[in-house]
Amino acid sequence: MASVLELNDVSVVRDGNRILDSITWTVDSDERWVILGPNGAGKTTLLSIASASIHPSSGTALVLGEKLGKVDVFELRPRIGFASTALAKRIPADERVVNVVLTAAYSVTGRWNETYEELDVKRARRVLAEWKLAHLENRRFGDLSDGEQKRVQIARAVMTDPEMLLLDEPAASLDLGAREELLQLLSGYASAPSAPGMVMVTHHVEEIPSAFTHALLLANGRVTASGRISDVITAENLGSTFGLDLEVTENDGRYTARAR
Ligand SMILES: Nc1ncnc2c1ncn2[C@@H]1O[C@H](COP(=O)(O)OP(=O)(O)OP(=O)(O)O)[C@@H](O)[C@H]1O
Repeated sequence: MASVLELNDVSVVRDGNRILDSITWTVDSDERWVILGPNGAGKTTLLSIASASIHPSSGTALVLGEKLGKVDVFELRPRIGFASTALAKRIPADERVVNVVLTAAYSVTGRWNETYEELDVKRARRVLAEWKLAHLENRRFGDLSDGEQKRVQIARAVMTDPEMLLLDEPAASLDLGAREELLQLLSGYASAPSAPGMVMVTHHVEEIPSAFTHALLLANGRVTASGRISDVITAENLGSTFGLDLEVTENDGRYTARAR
C-alpha cells in the first residue's frame, strides 16, 4: 500500500517552543487515522504539515510521496482534501451550497466565474446527495445549521476525489443527532474501498467513526501512542496522554471514556 504521509523525525519550532517534537509517523492509503490529544498538544500543527500548509523546522515530511521543501505546494494542495473550521470561515455566508462544493474543483471559495463544466456540476450534485445535502443545494451556506455546514465542508473536501482527506474536528459543536448522522456518513465513506487515506483530529473518543483503523495520541508535541485503534485507545494510553485516571469502553468500534 502506498503511503500518503510519511514523517521522519519532524519537529516544528515556534517562538523557541518545540510544538511538534520528533514525530515519526506513516499513513498508508488504506488507513483511516484519528489524532487525539489535549488542547495545545500540536494536533492542528500536525495537520498543517499533512496539508502542506507549513514545513517542518527539522526532519523530513513526504506528502503524497512529495518532499515538503522540494515540491511546489500549489500543485500538491489540490490533491489533498481538507476540512476545518478555519477554512469554513473563508466561505462567504451568502454562497449557495452547490457552489461551495463546486468551487472546490477550482480551488477557490466564492463563485468566481459562471462557466463550470457540466461534469463538475454533476459531480457536485452527486457528492451533495452522498452527504445527504441534496435538498439544501440552493440554500445560503450561512443559513445552514452547524451540522449541515460541517457536512458541506466535507462534501467540498471530497469533491475533487482527493488522494488524502484531512478533517480537523469535524464533529465539534454538533448536537447528538447531528454528530451521529455525521459519524455514520464518515464511517460509510471511510469503509468504501475507493476511500483515500484519512486523518481526523478530534477531542473526544465518542467522535471516532467506527470504520477508522488507527489512532495517534499526542501530548506536548510528542507521540504518546500510535498504531491500530484497538491497541491505542485504551484507558492506560488515554490516561497518560490526558493526565487522567480513565475508564474506556468499546462497543462495535465506538468508544466512550470517563474519569474514574
Ligand atoms: N504560529 C505559532 N506561533 C507560536 N506558537 C504556536 C503557533 N501555532 C501554534 N502554536 C502553539 O503550539 C501549540 C500547539 O498548537 P496546536 O493548535 O497545534 O494544538 P492543538 O492540539 O490543535 O490544540 P487544540 O486542541 O486546542 O486545538 C499551542 O501551544 C499553540 O499555542
